[in-house]
Amino acid sequence: MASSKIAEPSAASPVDIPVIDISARDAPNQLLDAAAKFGFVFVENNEAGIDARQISHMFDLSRDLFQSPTEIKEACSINCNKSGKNKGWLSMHTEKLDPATQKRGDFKEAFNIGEYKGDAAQQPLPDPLAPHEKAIGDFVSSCHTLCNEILRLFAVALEIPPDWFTSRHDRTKGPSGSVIRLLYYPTMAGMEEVEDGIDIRAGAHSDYGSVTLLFQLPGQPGLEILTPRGTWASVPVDPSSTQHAHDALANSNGHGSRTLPILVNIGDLLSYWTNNLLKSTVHRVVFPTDAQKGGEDRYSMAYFCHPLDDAELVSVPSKLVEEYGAREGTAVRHGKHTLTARDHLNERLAATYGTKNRPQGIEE
Ligand SMILES: O=C(O)CCC(=O)C(=O)O
Ligand SMILES: [Fe+2]
Repeated sequence: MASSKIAEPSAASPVDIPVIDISARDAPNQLLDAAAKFGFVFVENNEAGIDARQISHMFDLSRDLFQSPTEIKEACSINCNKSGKNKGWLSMHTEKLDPATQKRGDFKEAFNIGEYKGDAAQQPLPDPLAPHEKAIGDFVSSCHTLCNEILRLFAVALEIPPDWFTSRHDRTKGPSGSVIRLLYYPTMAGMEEVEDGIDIRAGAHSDYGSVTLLFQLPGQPGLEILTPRGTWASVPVDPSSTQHAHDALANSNGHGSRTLPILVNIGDLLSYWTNNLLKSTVHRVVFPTDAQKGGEDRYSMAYFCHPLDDAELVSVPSKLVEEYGAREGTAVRHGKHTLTARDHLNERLAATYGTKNRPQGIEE
């Protein structure tokens, strides 16, 4: 991953990320173009997407969870043995997404829910979530189905068998590191002093898996991407508004009930699989200027879709990928030992949680 300087509070100008209807005939090429140029794309949330009521319900659960007393969340901490690896609650500053640059950990709380078996989570869920275990599982399934459709369209665009990626993301065939993550970035009102230009809500990073779905709420901006020129550009919550987030708030009831498009980004594995033709773009979450004076909480949710643990990380058999790798010098050179998705995820998690130096290898 390209590390980067922690930046000043956001004065970044918005980036024009394309909005695509994945049920359109030309969707494969449009997706490929956006992924190759930005690494990010908005997907219209129409009948090919995810029920807006499911999304809204998940945000309600997230709010209930993060507003619960600490003891309730602590009982399902990521550090407790019952939760299992990379699952459970992360308290403020637990994660440091850009360890090379950050002094303090991210100014956020998170709750990671890993794969289900049937309708059952494989980890303890705290009180606000436990009665909704099945609904959460259904939401995860909807997310996974959408990711698989996006992966199928990428395969079509890359002229490989349409199931090349999806067969490696088939949840009936084995476990994977896929996770739904609820995120909460509290307002700065009443919080300890934030050091301007040093502290950050989520440090610069690229995602580890194949694709990520990101759900945001109107009026709660903060996401930025690193452009090829090395500058930061803000990602709107609602791409239909020319001025981002605050306009979006005016157009909605502020409760996420308008069906916003879903933000999709490419993770390191899909980038690696495609010789970097698909970009795993570095991004971060900053304090909006007004959050530093109090501002708003930000809630978001990310579904990190990962290949099956045993999937081997070899380049996809696509002429387009091969030619791109040869032209750009990005072709993956394989050593004696082919990495699996499991090896890669374990290395990345060890780096993020500070138990190991950043791994060499699959970095941009
Ligand atoms: O909260 C967000 O908008 C982004 C979160 C993110 O990038 C991540 O958790 O990987
Ligand atoms: Fe991310």
